Amino acid sequence: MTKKKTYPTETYDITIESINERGNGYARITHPPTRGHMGAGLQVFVPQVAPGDKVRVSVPNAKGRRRARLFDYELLQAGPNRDPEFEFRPDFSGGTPLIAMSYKAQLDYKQQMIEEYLDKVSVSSELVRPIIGMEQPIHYRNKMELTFGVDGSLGMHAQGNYKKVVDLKDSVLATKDMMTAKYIVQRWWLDSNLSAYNKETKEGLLRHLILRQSHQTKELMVGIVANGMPENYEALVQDLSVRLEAELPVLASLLWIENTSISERSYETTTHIISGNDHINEAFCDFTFRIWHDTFFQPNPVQAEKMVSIVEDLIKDKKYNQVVDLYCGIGTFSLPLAKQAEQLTGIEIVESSIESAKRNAKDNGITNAHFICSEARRGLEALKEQWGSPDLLVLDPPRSGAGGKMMRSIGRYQPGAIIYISCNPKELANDLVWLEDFGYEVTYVQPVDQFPHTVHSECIVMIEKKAND
Ligand SMILES: C[S@@+](CC[C@H](N)C(=O)[O-])C[C@H]1O[C@@H](n2cnc3c(N)ncnc32)[C@H](O)[C@@H]1O
Repeated sequence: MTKKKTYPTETYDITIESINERGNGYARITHPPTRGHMGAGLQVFVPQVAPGDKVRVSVPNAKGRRRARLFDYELLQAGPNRDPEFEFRPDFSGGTPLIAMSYKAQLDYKQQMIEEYLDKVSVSSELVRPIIGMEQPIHYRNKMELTFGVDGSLGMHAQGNYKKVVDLKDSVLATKDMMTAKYIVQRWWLDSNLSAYNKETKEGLLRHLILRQSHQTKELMVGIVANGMPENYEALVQDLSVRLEAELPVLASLLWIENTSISERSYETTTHIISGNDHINEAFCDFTFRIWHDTFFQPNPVQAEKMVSIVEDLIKDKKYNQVVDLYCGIGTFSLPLAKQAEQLTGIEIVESSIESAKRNAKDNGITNAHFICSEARRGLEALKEQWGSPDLLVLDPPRSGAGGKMMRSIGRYQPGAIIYISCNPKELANDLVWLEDFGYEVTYVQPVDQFPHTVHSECIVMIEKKAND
């Protein structure tokens, strides 16, 4: 019999100094330990805390280390940045790392992080306007993607552990209808004895549950992503459909999405409509949008409308001949931008998003917008052949940023002005560096909190030609 290893544990009382990029509280132990030999200099990272919280941490085997592994912790005294309503949750999924902080403290944390990243690339904090938060920062997400866990859980991966799925019991992010759908699907799954897909063995059936809900029309999409089709498919999905329809009159699209590839993010899926449409309809700004299960749509429509109106304000008194919307998705920014343009070209890599953008333009009577399905840099290079420098280039890249090659290509293209919409201030800063050599400077930064309770934030950045260039 192997004996379980036990480590000596030291206990320290600490005060959380700050929150790191992953949303964990940071403290450095500055006083002697309660039982012995460690002490000053040891760094600890603690989840679900706010700056100023006093916490007792247990740290195993920390001798000789600079960074402690956290064994256990308890809150001794709440600090001024803690949300007084929040209670510690042992089933924490990691989807909302800032949840213990008051909303004001979350906004301050994001503002400071954005200013620090931009300061590193010489963008003065004086150009950064105060972050725009939400009045009601809960149940704001219009899309949730949950994982079927092999132990019957249906939820998100545990923080730092991609093998473990934490059952989603109560969500501050999902809408109430999404949570109702989650419970119905979970009950149906367990009643039907269907297996969950195991990423390691590549066996098992059910992979993900996609939930999407329109903010304005309330239409709900439920999509089961599976590694194939079960033998008794018809009876199973009929049962699921009856259960969902009995409780959710807003159900507008019920889908079975086959993904038999190894990749979780495969574009080669086959969609079977169980009931309703293959898309839901959203009313957004003055437009209507069709949203399919795999199309990117801004996840927080309340804040996304504010972002569109910020962009509209930046361009409102101008008339542009040619506008490029890079990484255009389904045209969320393209449609309002087209109102100020003679011609607009949207470029996007996902074919279904481009089809959707074309259809959205048509549905909304917009005739001067054209959409190209292409990798962004290739699409831009092809456009250069047709157009001279455009008056305005808007880019809204994924979280990984646009990258140096893309930014240099934009710089060489010499658009009259650039609006960069970013969901990652670190990558934004890395990307902005490249434009300086091409004669551009940042003139305005507006942060928007698109993702309350998470570490993410959005920025709209105006970049113009330097006056002497
Ligand atoms: C942050 S989203 C923005 C979408 C759109 N602007 C909107 O507001 O809905 C980024 C988009 O870039 C697309 N994308 C990702 N990598 C790309 C690439 N290399 N080339 C072109 N588009 C890409 C994604 O499919 C996604 O639609």
